[in-house]
Amino acid sequence: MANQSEEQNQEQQQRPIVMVHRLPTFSFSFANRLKTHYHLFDPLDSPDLIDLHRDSVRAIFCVGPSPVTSELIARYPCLEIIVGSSAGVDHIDLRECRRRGIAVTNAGNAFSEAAAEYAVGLLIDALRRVSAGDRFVRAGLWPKAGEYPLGFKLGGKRVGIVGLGSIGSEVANRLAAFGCSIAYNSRKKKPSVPYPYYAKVCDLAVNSDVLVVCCALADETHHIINKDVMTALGKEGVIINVGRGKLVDEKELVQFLVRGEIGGAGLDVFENEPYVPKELFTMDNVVLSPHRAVLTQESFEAIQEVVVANLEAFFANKPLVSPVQNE
Ligand SMILES: O=CC(=O)O
Repeated sequence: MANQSEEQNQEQQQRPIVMVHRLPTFSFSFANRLKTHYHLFDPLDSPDLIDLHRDSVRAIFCVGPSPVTSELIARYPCLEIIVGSSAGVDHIDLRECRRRGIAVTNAGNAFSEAAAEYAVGLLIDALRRVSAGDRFVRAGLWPKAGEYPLGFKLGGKRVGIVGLGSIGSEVANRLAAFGCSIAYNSRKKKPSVPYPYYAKVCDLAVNSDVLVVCCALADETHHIINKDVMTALGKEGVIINVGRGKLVDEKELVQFLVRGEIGGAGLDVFENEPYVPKELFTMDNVVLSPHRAVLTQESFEAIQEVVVANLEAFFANKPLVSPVQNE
């Protein structure tokens, strides 16, 4: 017996250590799967072990949007990779990773379809007032108030996509099938894309009825949807955000909605999550969602495969599956 547990101990020692930077909802079955290959170590469970493992940690698995700050990175002098499990990596100090030559991976395409269909769902809801109609029926107002106000049709709308990456492209495919015309803004024009390109978001907004925001959050995209863009979009315009809260100047958006200077919004993300400006709670032209766009049973399974594949590739010295370009 003693021998067996010694063997087990040795075997455990030989597994590469992977530091888990976690959320409370981290899946146990996935953790167990990872534990068969790696010595998973969560500093929240055992902070006293941080010093012991300091010089042997080469990989961090970052669950969800837990911040990976330069202070956290500095704890591990031998760190070579941060394996992320989200599409956006704005919670990771990319500048520090660049400085130290630490690779970063993200969710790759694991979440793209889920996020895109959610964006379409928010748009249909904002235009046709599905959630608002639901509230109307549940509140028992139908027999009393009779007619419910008209919404707007999706087909034929001019949709401007801000950020035509893998999520934006999936949004474009879906909305084109609904009969919308598509145009886009992104850092660079994409030669293989048939849709009109606008280098300036304001120009895209002038020529759109709807803006769907799905770009990555970075210094250059912070408040990319600002007062000027909202003015350019106009009174009937609708803003859908499945990217990050800070892509939109939320204070301005609230003011535009309060003054009726914009038509509506569908928001899965907010500047100060989980807090949402209370002015939005009573607006039937606004759909609110608790940052769930990317999460489905299927996408949750897909992300596990991406994480495993990136860890395996790293420890086998093979090319990573979903590296983040960090230049
Ligand atoms: O918002 C979710 C993600 O970035 O994966």
